[in-house]
Amino acid sequence: MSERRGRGRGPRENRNQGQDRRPRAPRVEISPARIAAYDVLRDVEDRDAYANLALPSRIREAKLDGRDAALATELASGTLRERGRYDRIIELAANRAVGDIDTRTLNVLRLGAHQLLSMRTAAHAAVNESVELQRRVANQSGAGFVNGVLRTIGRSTPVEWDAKIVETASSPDEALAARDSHPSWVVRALRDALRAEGREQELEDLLAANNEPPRVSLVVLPGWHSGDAEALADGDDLTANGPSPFGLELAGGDPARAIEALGFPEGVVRVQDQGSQLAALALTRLRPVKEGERWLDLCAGPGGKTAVLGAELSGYTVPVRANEVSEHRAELVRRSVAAVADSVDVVSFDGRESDAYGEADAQFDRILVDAPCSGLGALRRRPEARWRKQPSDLPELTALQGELLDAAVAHLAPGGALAYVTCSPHLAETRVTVDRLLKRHSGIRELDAKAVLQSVARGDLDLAGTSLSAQLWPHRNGTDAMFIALFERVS
Ligand SMILES: C[S@@+](CC[C@H](N)C(=O)[O-])C[C@H]1O[C@@H](n2cnc3c(N)ncnc32)[C@H](O)[C@@H]1O
Repeated sequence: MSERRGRGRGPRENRNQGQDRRPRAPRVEISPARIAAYDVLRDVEDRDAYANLALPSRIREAKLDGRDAALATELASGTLRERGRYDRIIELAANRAVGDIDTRTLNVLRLGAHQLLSMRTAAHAAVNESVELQRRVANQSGAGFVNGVLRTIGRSTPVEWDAKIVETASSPDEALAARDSHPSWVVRALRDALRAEGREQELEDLLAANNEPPRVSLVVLPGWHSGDAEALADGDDLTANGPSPFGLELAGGDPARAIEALGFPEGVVRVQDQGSQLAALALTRLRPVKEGERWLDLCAGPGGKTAVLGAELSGYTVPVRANEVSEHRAELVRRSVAAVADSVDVVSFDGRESDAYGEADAQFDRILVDAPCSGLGALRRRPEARWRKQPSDLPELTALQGELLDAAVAHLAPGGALAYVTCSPHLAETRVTVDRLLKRHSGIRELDAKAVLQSVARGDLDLAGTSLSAQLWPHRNGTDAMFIALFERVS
């Protein structure tokens, strides 16, 4: 069944329409949730929209209630996340490269494939609604093609399709990339990072974890709650799962409602990945705070970690300077800390320039460089992100990371500590950047970030490899793949 054949039939059917007296099949209703999900796929493709912003806006526009909103979310996010796998299955079923399929039709097919392979949608409903969607958003002539491809997909089970993907792949990496829906270069980068820790065998678990939307993690800011946040868990919706002592995990439902129910002042409990919580705590807790210290958060926007730094300093007169190059994101930092930390001064400069530090010779006792990075550690959170990133993004990012670190080191006080954090496990952004930094600056030494993290974490943290830096992983630690390295100025 091919689109070309469908196209060939289309005009003839149209010409005959006036004379055809046979009763027409009743039009299939397309659920508003499916239309909203399709619109999100288009927003992401045509306008480079972020799915997490496009989704709520399309849901509002279509006035979807809770159940339909959840359906639209599952359809759009699941389809975007598994796009690579569905594209390969569509190619096998259509016997045609996806690049040769009209993009609107391709999105209709992707949505249909998701319903057939990953949701419990009845096959006839998935096929019929997809055919109708094709007529509505693309063209009548492709309806037969959509019908044929989706019927072919529905005739084999997901396991059988995965076996076909593997059989027809040109290499084991291509097979993994298509089956687990990641670009091949990302598969290679993740394998390299795991291999560096002696854990290459975890690759498939990692890819699978990247395809699971994470549970929502909350932080109860330190200073507002004594001891482990575990005491606040109800063991039901809210559990003390995860490695951060200030972290709680939400089983489901509306985070805003769960936050309100805890009854803290606004801003004290907020959504934050527990890897991010640990990264901030690694800097604040590597040694006791001394009055008179000065702290700097060099790349602070939107301010999640700044809030943890500020909250850790309640009761001290230690100022935190929070810098963020984008004025808009600096404003988000101001809002993030407004209610919870009065010691934070937010400024907006390029972290490579002396203005970011206040004065050319300003020195800080603790500096957080939570650097701009490829974000390959948060793929489970942003379903479309993996398809947007390119290996060619890396040289510019790694150069910027090195320059920000150089500037930060120049403002590190004697004995001062610096944390380098990325939400990426890519070696070019992690160990390679760290090793080059150490070569350029003989006056700093690397500290044992693994030991610091173990000392602050709730429970035992599984951290692998022999390096002093720590790499967290979604499949192993239940966090984003945050990388944390710690340094101290020795001369
Ligand atoms: C990974 S994010 C920081 C996340 C933040 N620490 C948090 O926990 O919410 C990196 C930030 O660095 C900012 N950035 C990029 N280039 C910068 C530069 N040259 N100087 C300072 N900040 C920069 C980006 O705008 C972005 O907000």
